[in-house]
Amino acid sequence: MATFVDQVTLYLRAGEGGNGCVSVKREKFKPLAGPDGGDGGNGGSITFFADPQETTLLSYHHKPHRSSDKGGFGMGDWRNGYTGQPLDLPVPVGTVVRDADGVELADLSEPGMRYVAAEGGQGGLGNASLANTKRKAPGFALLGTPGEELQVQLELKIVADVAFVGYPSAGKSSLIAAMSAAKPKIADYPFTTLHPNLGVVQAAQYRYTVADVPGLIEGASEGKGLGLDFLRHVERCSALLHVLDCGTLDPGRDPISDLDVILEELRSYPVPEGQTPLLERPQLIALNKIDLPDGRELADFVRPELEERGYRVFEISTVSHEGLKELSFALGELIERDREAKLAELAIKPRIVLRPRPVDEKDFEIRVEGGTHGNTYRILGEKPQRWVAQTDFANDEAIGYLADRLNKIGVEDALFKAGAVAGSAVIIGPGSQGIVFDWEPTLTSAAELTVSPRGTDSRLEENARTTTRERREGYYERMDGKAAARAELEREREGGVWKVDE
Ligand SMILES: Nc1nc2c(ncn2[C@@H]2O[C@H](COP(=O)(O)OP(=O)(O)OP(=O)(O)O)[C@@H](O)[C@H]2O)c(=O)[nH]1
Ligand SMILES: [Mg+2]
Repeated sequence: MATFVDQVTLYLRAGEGGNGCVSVKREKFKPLAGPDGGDGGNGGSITFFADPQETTLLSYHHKPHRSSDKGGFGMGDWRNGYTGQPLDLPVPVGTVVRDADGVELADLSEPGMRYVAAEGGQGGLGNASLANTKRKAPGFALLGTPGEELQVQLELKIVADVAFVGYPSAGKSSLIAAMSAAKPKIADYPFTTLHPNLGVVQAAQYRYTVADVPGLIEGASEGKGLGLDFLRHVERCSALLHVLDCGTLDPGRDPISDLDVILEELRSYPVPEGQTPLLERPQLIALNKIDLPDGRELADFVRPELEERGYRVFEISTVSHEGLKELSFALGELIERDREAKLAELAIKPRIVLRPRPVDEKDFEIRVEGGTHGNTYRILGEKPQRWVAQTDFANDEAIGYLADRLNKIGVEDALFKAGAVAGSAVIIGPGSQGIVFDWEPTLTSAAELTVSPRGTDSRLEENARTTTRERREGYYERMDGKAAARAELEREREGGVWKVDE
């Protein structure tokens, strides 16, 4: 029996990026012909996409750990690493993706919608890419960053291909039980069903899901009874089956007027924008309870009128199972055609891609945290954290490069403003994952900038000062040297050292 799984927790692990390569080109008469280390490839991302051909989350229930490929390492001779194969996970239309805390990340309500759930790691740049006019032969490369690793919950809001609608006690739950392996509660009193039951129907090559929507009554679309709740379940179904009761003894009712009441309710129900109004979806009619003598008679009686209105009509009995086969094939065909149409539409329509996070406006933030040995300064931000992950800490040049990058986005200035002094502990990254540094401000930092009066740039001044001073000092040194030499020469002459024999 197929179990209907509507909620599952998944563990995703996107592939890490490949490391960049450090390599130096060697030629016969040019042993050091420049850096040629290639870049590492990016890791593959993990993406969910709403696929009309999927009906359940069953496969994820069986296999909850999913990972995508990592990127390849860069190699010498400018060879870049391969890009990791992305992993596209098909989910039924109507799947909601939540994070581990239950916060909704995406609602894949339309066929073809995509959501990148776990981004692959970035490949590290090789030393060829890191070279520039100032840094002609970098002796380091960047490491690939790890891919995102996270836990998500998938939840499939009740989505059935076909919704069974009709009056209470028309036999909708009985029909589900007869067509599928589902075992809904069936009873002789109205509103037995309070939550839709789902069943998976397998009829030859067709496989689709059906739901028995709790009985509808007049005024349901205005919220009468449990009306709106019920109709919400119909919202995502692609076809409707009207189950009409031919065995009711209620004098005020007959299949045609029952149908009219239900149609009116469906017409008044406001579907969310972008969705097909309920009545524009394909509809079939099942005249139920024909095992009862009066039932068959009534069914034969109303059938022509319904057919005249353009409906395909099936006379069925959930008790004797008469007519169920034809009905299940007809529904299967209908659903199949609907899926094909949706797929074709997908091919033309640009696919909607949902991106997880908005771009960070600020590169980083600094949090001052107290500590036993003075404050520590924690730097949080996508960029600095990624840069740290890319750094090979065994390589001094790589560390220097990290410092340059941090400096460029103003980390030093910000640290200085936050009160950090030389030797302060600086942590980049959250919690215990953070990497701890001793801060050593470089000379070009704002440390000098902020202490000098507005409008001046102490770096320029200092440069100028050093050069003039240097020049002057050099001059004096030279002059003094000359004077001293002259004085000495004089003394020597006086002492008769330089007396020349004539
Ligand atoms: N004789 C006969 N009785 C049927 C048939 N189908 C359903 N019934 C009976 O009708 C009653 C109501 O059936 P349900 O399947 O619970 O009806 P429902 O449409 O799900 O009703 P709600 O859940 O209240 O909306 C039960 O007593 C069933 O045994 C049928 O084909 N023949
Ligand atoms: Mg029911």
